[in-house]
Amino acid sequence: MSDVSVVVHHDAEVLAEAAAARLITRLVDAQSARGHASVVLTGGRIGTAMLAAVRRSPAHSAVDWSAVDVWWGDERFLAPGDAERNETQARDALLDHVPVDPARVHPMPADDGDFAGDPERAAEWYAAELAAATPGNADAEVPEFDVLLLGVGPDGHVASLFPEMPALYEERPAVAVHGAPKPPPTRLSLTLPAIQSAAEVWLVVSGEDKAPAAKMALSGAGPTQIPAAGAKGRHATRWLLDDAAASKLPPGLDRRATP
Ligand SMILES: O=C1O[C@H](COP(=O)(O)O)[C@@H](O)[C@H](O)[C@H]1O
Repeated sequence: MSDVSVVVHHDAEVLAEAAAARLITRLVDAQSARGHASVVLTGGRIGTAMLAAVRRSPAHSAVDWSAVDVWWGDERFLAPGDAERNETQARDALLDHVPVDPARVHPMPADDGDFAGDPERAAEWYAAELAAATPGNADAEVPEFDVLLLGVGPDGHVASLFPEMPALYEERPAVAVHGAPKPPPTRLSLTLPAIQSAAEVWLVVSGEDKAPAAKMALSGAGPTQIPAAGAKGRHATRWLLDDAAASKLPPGLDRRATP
């Protein structure tokens, strides 16, 4: 599969700023090559801090936001506008402050309207949205994501794929998740095949509580035990960590970007 690289920054703030700069560059490069770009967003503290850092960076105006397709890797299945929804947090941090084309922003459904109480139906709808965004490739189930962002939980979860849960064995691109160990229990998530279809997967990880999971994912654990171990892009897999999250990595893997 892809190259796996590890970059360590000295704290969460620097990590968020550096990952934001990297994302801006990736989007600009994709647009230079093809006129448009696509990104899959993550929820979580560092993922949201990274989006806020994109917003603060003057360089974000180098991106043509009207030509960025925005997707989500997972969502907490809650009412529209709930402060705990990944969509709400991404809109507050960045999307409400840049000129995105609303037609190119693809949030996962909320627990509302036709989908109220029916996360399975919501996941099927999202899978259909993904398939509809693959013009010219009738066989593809998901569009060609340029970069897919993931946070990592202390248990090694990515998106809403938690250790040992049935969603880890799914072939469909998007599924409902019930009984998640982290609240809320009902969620929607891309699956590993969808994640692995991205050109680049970036795992953005901060905090000492994530150190054991980062170590295991980078030391040969399997994705059933540590879902992050299965999060790999077609061309590149980048682990972007702070010192605390990198503190248990085996020697030789902890490539520090800053002293
Ligand atoms: O609930 C979630 O948690 C993970 C990790 O979040 P963090 O705050 O521990 O960084 C996140 O990646 C996922 O998108 C989110 O739904």
